[in-house]
Amino acid sequence: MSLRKPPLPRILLNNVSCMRNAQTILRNINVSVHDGGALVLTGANGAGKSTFLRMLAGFSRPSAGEILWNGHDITDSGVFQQYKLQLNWLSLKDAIKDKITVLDNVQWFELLEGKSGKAKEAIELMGLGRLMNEKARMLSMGQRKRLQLARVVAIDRPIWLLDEPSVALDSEGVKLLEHIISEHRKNGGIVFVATHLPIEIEDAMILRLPQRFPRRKTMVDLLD
Ligand SMILES: Nc1ncnc2c1ncn2[C@@H]1O[C@H](COP(=O)(O)OP(=O)(O)OP(=O)(O)O)[C@@H](O)[C@H]1O
Repeated sequence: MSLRKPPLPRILLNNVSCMRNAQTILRNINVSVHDGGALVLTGANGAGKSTFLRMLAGFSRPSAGEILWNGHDITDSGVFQQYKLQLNWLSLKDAIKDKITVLDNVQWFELLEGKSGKAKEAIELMGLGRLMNEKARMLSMGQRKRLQLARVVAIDRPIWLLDEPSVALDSEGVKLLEHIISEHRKNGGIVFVATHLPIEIEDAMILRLPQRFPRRKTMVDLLD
């Protein structure tokens, strides 16, 4: 009888801590994510959700522990060159160019990626078809978020790092977000989501980051 080794997790955080300005923001995080997996990060303001995603994106290094992709440390420069091509990053800074159209905003990202052909479909999917040829400055906050998500869909990299993706979306927008996450995972993609707002992601792991400082009494406590 041969015993098969279990597959390596695609991403493994091994006892990872992160310090910023001499303060420990994240402490001893252990997480493994396989293809098709999802991790939802929750926690109070300042708990370290964005820091977690920034570390995964390689913008900051763990102060202890290691982040492995296919078993290789992402801070090795050779590995990072390959790893960063797997990432699709969505943050509150939307990097939308106001002076060009919605379509051009997505096609511009496709061009940077050396890809083409998915922009229109992605824009339609996110419910912005009617606004395809409008200048991006015409968009509302929620529509801008939909445009960001259309870029994520069009670029279609395997690992999505989504920081507060549902902020400003209406209920239909949240449903679309849940839909694209689900489809991405069905194709083996991985999704990390940092969020305050409820979002339905089937079988997602949930990591609630602890509050970093004891909370002072607020007006709300005083009213209780
Ligand atoms: N550039 C920085 N330099 C130093 N400290 C930082 C920096 N950015 C964030 N921090 C600190 O790191 C801690 C975690 O911040 P982070 O943005 O990761 O929290 P968060 O959980 O995403 O918060 P929020 O829910 O408000 O978005 C905070 O105490 C913050 O002050």
